[in-house]
Amino acid sequence: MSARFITFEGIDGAGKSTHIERVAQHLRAQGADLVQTREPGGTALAESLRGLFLHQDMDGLTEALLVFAARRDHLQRVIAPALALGQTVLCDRFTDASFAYQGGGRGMDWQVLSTLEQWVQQGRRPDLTFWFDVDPAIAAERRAQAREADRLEKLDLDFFERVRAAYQRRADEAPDRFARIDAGDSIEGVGRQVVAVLEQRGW
Ligand SMILES: Nc1ncnc2c1ncn2[C@@H]1O[C@H](COP(=O)(O)OP(=O)(O)OP(=O)(O)O)[C@@H](O)[C@H]1O
Ligand SMILES: Cc1cn([C@H]2C[C@H](O)[C@@H](COP(=O)(O)O)O2)c(=O)[nH]c1=O
Repeated sequence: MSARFITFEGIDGAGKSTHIERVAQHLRAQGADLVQTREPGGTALAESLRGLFLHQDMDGLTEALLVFAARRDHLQRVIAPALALGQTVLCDRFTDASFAYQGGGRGMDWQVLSTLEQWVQQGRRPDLTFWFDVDPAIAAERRAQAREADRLEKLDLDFFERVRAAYQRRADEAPDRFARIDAGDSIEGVGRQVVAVLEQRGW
């Protein structure tokens, strides 16, 4: 099976982590050799930056610079080498999250983010992005039942509405790459939607 780069996006509590495992099961059954990773994170350096990012107060530009620094290290040490070996990379969040959270949520300039994307990624983009789209109020209820909130998860519904709108903008800009999943559906229903997207591509 050829190398593929698949990312999982959506607001906090949308159900990404729950369904990455479903995708992994499906692709393993097709013979894929998988690498599962996440952003910010995925290397020792990027995981250190993740700790700072999630727990220290900072402005939107500082957030963007930190996540893109973490991404550069992650791409060079993990993602690019895995794809070069023919592995399939499943990544929990990637650059669409920077456009959604720092662009939509924090109001950072879209063009500045596009420039960082070009510098850091040198043309590397996911082959497929699952966007788990859900009403922010439903996601907030799920998070409240599941765990303690981190710095970003404490932000209000308006913030998550802006993040959601920015994901929609990214999806409109790259319709062939994005697969929108109705993540307000039951866990079983979301699982069926995800597998249908893979099957449509013959994966
Ligand atoms: N479709 C669903 N219906 C009901 N509950 C769900 C659904 N999907 C996930 N959940 C539950 O919601 C909670 C959050 O799910 P999950 O951790 O997968 O979200 P996430 O998108 O990965 O969040 P984050 O990005 O913040 O880590 C979990 O308790 C999970 O069991
Ligand atoms: C990659 C990336 C992430 N974020 C935010 C989104 C989430 O609130 C956290 C990561 O937590 P998760 O439980 O692993 O989903 O970080 C961001 O603001 N910008 C980014 O580029």
